Amino acid sequence: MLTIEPVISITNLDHYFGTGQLRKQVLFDINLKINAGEIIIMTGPSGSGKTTLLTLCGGLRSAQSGSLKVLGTEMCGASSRQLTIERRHHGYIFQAHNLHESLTALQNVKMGLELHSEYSVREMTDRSIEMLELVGLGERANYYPHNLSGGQKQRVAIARALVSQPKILLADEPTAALDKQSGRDVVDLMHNLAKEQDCTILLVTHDNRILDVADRIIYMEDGRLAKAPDLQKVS
Ligand SMILES: Nc1ncnc2c1ncn2[C@@H]1O[C@H](COP(=O)(O)OP(=O)(O)OP(=O)(O)O)[C@@H](O)[C@H]1O
Repeated sequence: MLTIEPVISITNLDHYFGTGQLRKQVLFDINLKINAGEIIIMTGPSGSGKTTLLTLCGGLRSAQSGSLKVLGTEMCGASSRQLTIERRHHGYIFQAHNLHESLTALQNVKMGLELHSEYSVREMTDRSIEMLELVGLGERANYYPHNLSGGQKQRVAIARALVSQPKILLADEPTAALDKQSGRDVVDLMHNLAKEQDCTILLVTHDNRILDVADRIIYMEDGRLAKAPDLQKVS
């Protein structure tokens, strides 16, 4: 029988910041499996370790203890070269859109393909325009970020994150800087595009208004996965 490997598989993961007397444990015995195409929302109090877990899954820092397999690759003890290679399979969206102010929307989206040498310059442009059309900004391809609203900038960031059709999309507070409607639009867009591309989403948020897009909600408290009885869908 064919067994499908989880996209992210975490076993007994601990994490520490600092060294010597300042060493502090921030993640405790995390065990979690995330399957292809799942939309996972991670929520919980400030300082509970959500961003730390997200950045470990994304290869933005190296995992130290336990096992963290992402797309079949063990990230625990991985070299920085390996992490760089792994990061090419991921899209990232942060609270601040992190667009380059000196580049147009189209040029910003193209940056999402720069590490993918399989595309010609022409293909990069065509795919980026297509992606901007999908996020409803085809008409604004040549606008600079300062001429776009907060929601539009975040939509450009989504286009940039998904243009390379990553297997995993990691999002840290993507709606925090947006008003209610723009936040909703951005999350719906991420949800629809990721489902079309069969992309797995791991999203950290404090925004209770967007919890309904999740297939599964993970609640963190004091560096551990915990049950949250007041949330509708608890893993
Ligand atoms: N680079 C770092 N060096 C030392 N300690 C850190 C570092 N990053 C985070 N921490 C600590 O690790 C713990 C978890 O932080 P983390 O940012 O993962 O929590 P969080 O749940 O994402 O919080 P928030 O919701 O406020 O973003 C906190 O106690 C934080 O102070």
